[in-house]
Amino acid sequence: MERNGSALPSSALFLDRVGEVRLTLNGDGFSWKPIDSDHAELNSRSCLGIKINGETEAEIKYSDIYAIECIGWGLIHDFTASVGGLISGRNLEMFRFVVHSYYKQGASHAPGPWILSEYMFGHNDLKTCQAWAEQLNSIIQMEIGRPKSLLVFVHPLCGKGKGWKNWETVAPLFSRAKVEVKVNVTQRAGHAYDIITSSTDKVLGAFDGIVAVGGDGLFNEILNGLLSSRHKAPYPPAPVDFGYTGSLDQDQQHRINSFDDRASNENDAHEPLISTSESNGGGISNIKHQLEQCNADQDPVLSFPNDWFRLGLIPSGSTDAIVISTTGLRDPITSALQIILGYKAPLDIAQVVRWKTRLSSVDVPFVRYAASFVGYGFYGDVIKESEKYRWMGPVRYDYAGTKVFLKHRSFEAEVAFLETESVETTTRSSGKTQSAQLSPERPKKMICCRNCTVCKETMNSIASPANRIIASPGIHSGGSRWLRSKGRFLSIGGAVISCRNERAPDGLVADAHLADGFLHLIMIKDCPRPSLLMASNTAYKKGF
Ligand SMILES: Nc1ncnc2c1ncn2[C@@H]1O[C@H](COP(=O)(O)OP(=O)(O)OP(=O)(O)O)[C@@H](O)[C@H]1O
Repeated sequence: MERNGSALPSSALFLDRVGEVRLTLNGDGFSWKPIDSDHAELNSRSCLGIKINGETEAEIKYSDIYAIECIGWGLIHDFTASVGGLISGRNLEMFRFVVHSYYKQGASHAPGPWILSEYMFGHNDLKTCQAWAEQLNSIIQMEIGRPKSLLVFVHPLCGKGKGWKNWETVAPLFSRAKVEVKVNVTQRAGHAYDIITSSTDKVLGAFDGIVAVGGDGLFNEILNGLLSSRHKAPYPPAPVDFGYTGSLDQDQQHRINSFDDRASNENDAHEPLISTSESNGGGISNIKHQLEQCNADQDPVLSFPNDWFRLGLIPSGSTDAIVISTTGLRDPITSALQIILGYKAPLDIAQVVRWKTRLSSVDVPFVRYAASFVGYGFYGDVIKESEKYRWMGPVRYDYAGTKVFLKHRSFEAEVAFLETESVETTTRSSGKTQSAQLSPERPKKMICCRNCTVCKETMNSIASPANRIIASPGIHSGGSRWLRSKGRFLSIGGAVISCRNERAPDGLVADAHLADGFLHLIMIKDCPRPSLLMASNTAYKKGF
């Protein structure tokens, strides 16, 4: 497909609220320039939310266009028309197509929500209009990584009933962008989980991913539905003298979870954290191909981690810590656009295993997955208590938090954790030695965001087979030590990501990363109430 304008030579069209412009296709976007340069200064105006500079060429990148629509015959306003020297403007009728894009509000250091914008072009000749729309459409179809089909779960009651309203707001964007959606409105807690676990790999694999319209709770429910039977990796290690059976070997694990032998996995047996974007060697084309090629007697395999099936979240909940920690914003339109445009961010996921307690036990361990936070004690009690007051909406966390705080419950516990090693990795590309990510003393605080260099380096290290063994922080050599802490605790928690929310803009762990493989252990030993208040006042609201 030509992108340089040779397939569709530049031509003159009308741009609504501007006037006649010359449109040209370029390498990575299309541009226009007013034809009537006498009125160029007039064109320096705002066009449906977009500042258009008439004096210089304006351009939209293909990667910023989410839809092109032909809208038939109708009005185009030409601002450049003049009568007797006076610029009066005029309404013209012609065939039209609309280019749908967005612009970012706010400054570069404090990005604001993405605002929808439209550019309406017109021409008297229907064929010219259609040719431009088709050409632009075929170009944006080639943009890599955009989803074509998504399974959507809408929690209608989340965040005091925002779920359905938010879906109604963003649904037209998906249909405009021609992303097929299969929408399920949840009727109860566990509904999404049940649908996902009872769906075959073939059914789920036909989608490019799942989108939750809800809060962190619905996102975690979907995550658990997906991973409960499809996460093909062994359990994390347990300290040998804790009275648990410890890690199961790979075969045993697969048998317990009814895994298929065809799903090979290369994960180390001691990987406590997995990343949704870690490749299992197949890549999008291979796995999709495998799923598409399957026939009746050969069931397809959808397994995780893989690097093509994505999870999206349209923030509609009470706290939305996952969305705020990933996009930096809490805006349904921004999230919908990022999903449609194929934005991706790798995310570490914590696997929580409640081991069977006796060697003779044949019980299957209780396994859960968490994208943001796991907590026992204070945080756990707040969540449990707040469930009784769901009808209050987000205020329930204040109420439940105060109640649990006043109870001041502590418990006896021993926490064991594997020491993070200071491992030096050498990246082949740069030849430089870097120890920052795997060292307990990380050199400087870096606030994580999309395209964060720390996460990118970790993902690159994991993707490289040569580095895989030493680069994954979860993989420990025989020499790594279990460290212990014993005593009375008020709270023990693990933050996978920063868990930012509107009340706690820095989150529980300000410099946590989305995909560096670390779980941040937060232990609060028994202490007087004022000290607990200081420890938890920044973020007692739940992060999952
Ligand atoms: N239709 C439903 N009715 C009741 N509960 C539901 C329904 N659909 C999903 N749930 C459950 O509600 C829980 C909270 O959902 P969600 O996170 O979307 O909303 P929320 O208002 O932000 O709540 P939270 O603050 O707990 O995250 C989820 O764990 C989910 O299992």
